[in-house]
Amino acid sequence: MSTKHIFDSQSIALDNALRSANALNPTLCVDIPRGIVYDTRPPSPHRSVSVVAGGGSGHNPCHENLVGKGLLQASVSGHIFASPSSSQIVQAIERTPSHHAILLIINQYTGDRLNFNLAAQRARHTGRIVHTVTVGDDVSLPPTAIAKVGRRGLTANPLTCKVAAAAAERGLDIDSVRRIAEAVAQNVATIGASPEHCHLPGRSAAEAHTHPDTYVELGLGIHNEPGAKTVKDDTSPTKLIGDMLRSTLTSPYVDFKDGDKVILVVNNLGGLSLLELYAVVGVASDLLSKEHNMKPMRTLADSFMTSLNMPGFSLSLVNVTAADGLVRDTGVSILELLHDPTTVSAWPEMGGTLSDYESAGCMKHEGLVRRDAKMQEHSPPHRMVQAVPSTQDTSTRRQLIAAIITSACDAVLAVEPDLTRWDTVAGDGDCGTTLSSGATALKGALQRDEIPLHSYKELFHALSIVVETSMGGTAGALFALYFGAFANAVEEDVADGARKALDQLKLFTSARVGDRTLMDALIPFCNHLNHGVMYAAQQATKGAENTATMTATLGRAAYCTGNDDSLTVPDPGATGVSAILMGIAECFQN
Ligand SMILES: Nc1ncnc2c1ncn2[C@@H]1O[C@H](COP(=O)(O)OP(=O)(O)O)[C@@H](O)[C@H]1O
Ligand SMILES: O=C[C@H](O)COP(=O)(O)O
Repeated sequence: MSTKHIFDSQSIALDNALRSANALNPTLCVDIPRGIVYDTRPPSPHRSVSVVAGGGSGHNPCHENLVGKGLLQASVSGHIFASPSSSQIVQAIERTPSHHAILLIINQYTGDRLNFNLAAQRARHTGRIVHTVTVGDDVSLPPTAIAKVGRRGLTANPLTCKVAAAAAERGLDIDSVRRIAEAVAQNVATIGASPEHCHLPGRSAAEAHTHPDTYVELGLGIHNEPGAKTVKDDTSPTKLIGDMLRSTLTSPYVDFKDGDKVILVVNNLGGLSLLELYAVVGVASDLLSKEHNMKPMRTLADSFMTSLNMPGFSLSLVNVTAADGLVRDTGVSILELLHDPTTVSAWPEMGGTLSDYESAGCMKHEGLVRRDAKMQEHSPPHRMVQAVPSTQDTSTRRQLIAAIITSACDAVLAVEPDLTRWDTVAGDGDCGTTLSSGATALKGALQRDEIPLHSYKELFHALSIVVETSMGGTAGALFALYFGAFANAVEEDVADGARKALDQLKLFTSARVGDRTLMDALIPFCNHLNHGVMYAAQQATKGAENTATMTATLGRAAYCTGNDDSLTVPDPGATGVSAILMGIAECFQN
């Protein structure tokens, strides 16, 4: 076991973890290739809403182990730490009762937002009613640092799933269920801490970050991005937990007023001993009482949103009074919904009756803090990309296009190790795998003669579909959107098609040159195409190199700006795109 895991291969671990959903609850069906788990029981007759959620794998029980009566109707999982593709999500929606409206609960990460919103649009085209709620609860970074990406989605996601699904199970309509989900999502403040990062199955154990003189990293995400702060060895657990509680109570994101009722959630990030998890609960409860005169209405301690084997925890405070205030007209309370029964074994037994907790005290908290509105990227409507059949075309143009695609794919496969290393420093480590999955799928489709080469429109439609189904993550969604827009725009002038497709892509992402994303390579390429493909590709390469000194404001890297190393490595997405473009240009030269 050179990688120090029981499962050395990510795909074997993922497939078997998915399979567990059915083993633990035989009423669930598992579609392993599509990463979907869904409930096969006939829904209660009074129900009109299904709640569906998902995201990258590696966060169990999110989300495949949260499907079942009283919780999710279906879940959909991508590769480790990478969003599922929009077609996977559409198929998860299709596994819900056809007369149900859908609430899609989206974790606030770029890939998830792009792919889930695209899927919502596609499902609406087929006549389904789909509403979305995006969840972000991290308080570790200031509003200025995350102005464009928004707060990361952490423990608030499964809490929102539980409460929304309970509302659906009670027969509430889609508007009420969505509003209840939003009310919870907006009123959770979370911060994480861990002495070590997590370690991906199949990767060398030496790749896990270690910090010999560090007690913990504070303000960690769930994808191995470094903490917002490093806490040195001389700090005690009481001081650490006290600081974390203060961060949640005084953050600019959630207001906590005197007398507000709260729920405390202590979340195991995946690898913390249960002894230590419960010790955190003890210290946190004591500090809330002594320092803040607070007794939570309810305290939950379990694994809700994990990060593989990360040996740390996160603390969340939910402002129940504020959330209830937003949805009083629905006639239900957040606490009741949290307490409603579920057959999902991964959800902790609530124990006791609701009234056992009603008499618990309220909080008193002196500081009054303001909520800052969070900024989010806008996702406009997108036309659905149609699959096209392959044709037999043996012309010279066909051979040239095939050679260009092969050269572009080989170029990105060659830089994969660098992309993985750089994304590990300034992201979540999956960019190399995501791009190489796309390249391998495209080469395979080409070899099987599944890529139509006789028409640019059909070619780009097919490219969009192959990358969309094989990549996932932020890069997969952006590539699919770009190729899809290319297919719509292109006539005989390919350079003109490239520029028009870029204009369309800009509607889906606010990233421009200077934001440290793949747009730093793509924009100069499109802008210089009138000077020849090689010159344009060289400009893309320069653009990608320039990202090494840029500060990211978008994507996962935006959460890593405190990590000095991230300033010295180029953006992996931009480097991948420049490698692809150079691969294309070299083919033209030859
Ligand atoms: N909002 C954005 N717009 C354009 N490109 C982005 C954006 N966010 C991230 N990226 C690009 O995506 C790359 C990461 O892709 P990927 O690994 O698929 O992301 P993730 O794992 O976060 O989904 C980054 O290196 C960056 O170039
Ligand atoms: O687990 C990871 C997230 O759910 C997916 O987000 P991402 O595609 O933006 O990395």
